[in-house]
Amino acid sequence: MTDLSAIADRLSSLTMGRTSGLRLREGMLTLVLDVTGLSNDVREAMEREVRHAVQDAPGVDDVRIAMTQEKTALRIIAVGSGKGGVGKSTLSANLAVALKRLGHRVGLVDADIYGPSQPRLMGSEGEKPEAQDKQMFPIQSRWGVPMLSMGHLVKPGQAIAWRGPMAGNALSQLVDARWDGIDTLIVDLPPGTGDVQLSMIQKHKPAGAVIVSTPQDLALIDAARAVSLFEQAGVPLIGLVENMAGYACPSCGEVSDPFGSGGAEKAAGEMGMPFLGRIPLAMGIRTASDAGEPPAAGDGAEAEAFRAIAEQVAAWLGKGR
Ligand SMILES: Nc1ncnc2c1ncn2[C@@H]1O[C@H](COP(=O)(O)OP(=O)(O)OP(=O)(O)O)[C@@H](O)[C@H]1O
Repeated sequence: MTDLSAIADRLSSLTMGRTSGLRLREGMLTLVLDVTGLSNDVREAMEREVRHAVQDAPGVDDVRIAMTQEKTALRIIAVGSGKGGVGKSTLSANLAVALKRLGHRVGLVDADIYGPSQPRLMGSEGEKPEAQDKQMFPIQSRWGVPMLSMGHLVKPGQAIAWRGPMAGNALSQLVDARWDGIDTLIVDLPPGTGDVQLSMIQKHKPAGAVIVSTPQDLALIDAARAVSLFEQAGVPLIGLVENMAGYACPSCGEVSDPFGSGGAEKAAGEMGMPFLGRIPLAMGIRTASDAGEPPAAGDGAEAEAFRAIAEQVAAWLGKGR
């Protein structure tokens, strides 16, 4: 009779305790190999070694190896806005980069199917993610933040035709990718408060949400709608960010407030959520963003503004959420 316990011991030392469930039935040897945290190359090499070690054992005609992977809990932070153009994508990219600089293991998903802009903002335009067993591998951006965007999957303009379930499935593929080594995922939601947003939130259950608004009264009314969308889905609100707050003069640096100041902070208070800070309307933010160089990766006042917001988000996460 085949000595299964001797084989089990050998496999255990070969894989440093990653094998279990060894069984032999009618010549078929089955076992489970835990590949949690291993890179693709290492897991393939390990599978080959295991197979090699057992295939000639007495009574073994065939070997079946089931690979399992412990799912590390990913905390999703959704970034939403009541309407487009308020800088939600800019904030998402820079929040991810700033959190990374604070030492967090953070990834970025661009769920804005109707106008994906993260490939441009993060300087990864034209790259295509690889996939294995229908699961995608994130693209490694230059800023240490792995990312996936609808913009990496379709030609510009193509995504716009997607509706309902098709859009939802595509978004799920991005969130359910192989985010190995990542514990926090920033998700740049599509603008607005429609069905795609709601089903995305209900399905992927973000740990918290950041709302972005510009200072105008009308934008703040839209922001309130985004807030109620998250409340409806039971997602905790991390806070409100005021973007394009005040105009920073490119020559003298002086900040003026064409839309008044303090409105967003007051609105956050009225909506019962923390105010996370303001990002000025600055030419440098737009030019760096267009060039694929997130300002949060640099030095100076703009990087500082994003870092201050990231610190508050990090503090919120640190409270065990
Ligand atoms: N603080 C800022 N200062 C200057 N320009 C900014 C600032 N924030 C965003 N922008 C610029 O405004 C434009 C819109 O920003 P962004 O794409 O981030 O908005 P959005 O809310 O994600 O829009 P949409 O939802 O329509 O994709 C971009 O050209 C961006 O570079």
